[in-house]
Amino acid sequence: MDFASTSEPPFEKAYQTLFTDKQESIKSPLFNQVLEDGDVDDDNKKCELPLIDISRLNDYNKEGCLECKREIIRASKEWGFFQVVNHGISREVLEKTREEQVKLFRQPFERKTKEIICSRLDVKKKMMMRSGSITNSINNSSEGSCSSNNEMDMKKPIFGDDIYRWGTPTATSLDHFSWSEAFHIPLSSYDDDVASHPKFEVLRFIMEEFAMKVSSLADRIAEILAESLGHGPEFFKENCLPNTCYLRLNRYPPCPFRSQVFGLMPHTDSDFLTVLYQDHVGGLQLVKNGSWITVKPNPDALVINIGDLFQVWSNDVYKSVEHRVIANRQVERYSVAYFYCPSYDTVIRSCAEPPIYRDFSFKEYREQVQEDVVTVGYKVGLLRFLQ
Ligand SMILES: O=C(O)CCC(=O)C(=O)O
Ligand SMILES: [Fe+2]
Repeated sequence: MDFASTSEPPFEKAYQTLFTDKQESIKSPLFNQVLEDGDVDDDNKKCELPLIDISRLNDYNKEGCLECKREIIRASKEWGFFQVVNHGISREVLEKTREEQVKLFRQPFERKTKEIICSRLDVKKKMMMRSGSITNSINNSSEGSCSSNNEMDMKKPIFGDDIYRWGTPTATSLDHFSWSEAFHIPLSSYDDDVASHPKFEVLRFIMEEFAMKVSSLADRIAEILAESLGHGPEFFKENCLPNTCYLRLNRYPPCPFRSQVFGLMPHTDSDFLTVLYQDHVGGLQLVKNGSWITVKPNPDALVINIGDLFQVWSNDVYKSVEHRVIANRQVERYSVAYFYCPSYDTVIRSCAEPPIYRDFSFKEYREQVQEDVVTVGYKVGLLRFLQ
């Protein structure tokens, strides 16, 4: 079967007017550089993000652990982005995650748009893991049962059911369009019937495992950054639970228009922290000292970046840095992003005085972002929440 013809989203056909319309578009402040093929493809121009060996966090050698924390804090302040190696997520889990992700995207396009083939993961197991009531592998299904009176079980999903997304339905011009497809997977499970497609059992299982491991990594990073601001881990432990976070599986198909269109348009992440597992293809760029730089992929590393909510919580000590993905002409690219988020009703408040931003709930933030994308044409983000 020629999977390309059935799995590629029909971007050009569906967004015909964008591709033929030459009218001047509303440019977001982030759209500040022409896409130069040479720069993106030239290995010498790719930059190595700070690379941090976080196995030292478990060192008995206290100095090694302190040095590691200092590196995380420095990279977060100077770059807003860094890579971690020896993160405790095995190569096997990472490879299996990628394998299942590829299988999912290779479903015929019609199936991806019409069927909910993958949905909320099983939070019960993860809640129990976190509370210490499960110590063995999640493989052991008898340990997955948990009282249905658990308050978390009663919560409704916060991101709705639009799990599969492709292109950018709100785009009014090419510079607000993303040549990619994605599955958004909330890490909550309130209703067993939506997550029951037998064909994707392995996918669900491996994503649960991946999410669980990445979740404790994100907890640890948040704890270190909170500590650097004189705070304990309580805020994150109480509000960023596994079932309030979500995964986004991204696929960037080869793009014949790569000098006109992004794989993923410039944006900041609307969360506390993001953990990214990217493949070897490359294309991720971020803003450093006012210019876009291309990140050199490292197959052993996970990329971590600060999101908008951490910027607010830290009162601008840590910044949420703009990033984007440049599409590739020849090859497809895959990535998985884990978004470390609080519950919808959590109030985000700067932890220092005087606060730069007014208090707001995560729900209010999400809604404002969505409203701006529709009415203004792009995400305005934190500028809306300045005091
Ligand atoms: O695919 C990537 O490298 C970046 C993905 C990303 O920025 C996102 O999903 O928010
Ligand atoms: Fe992002």
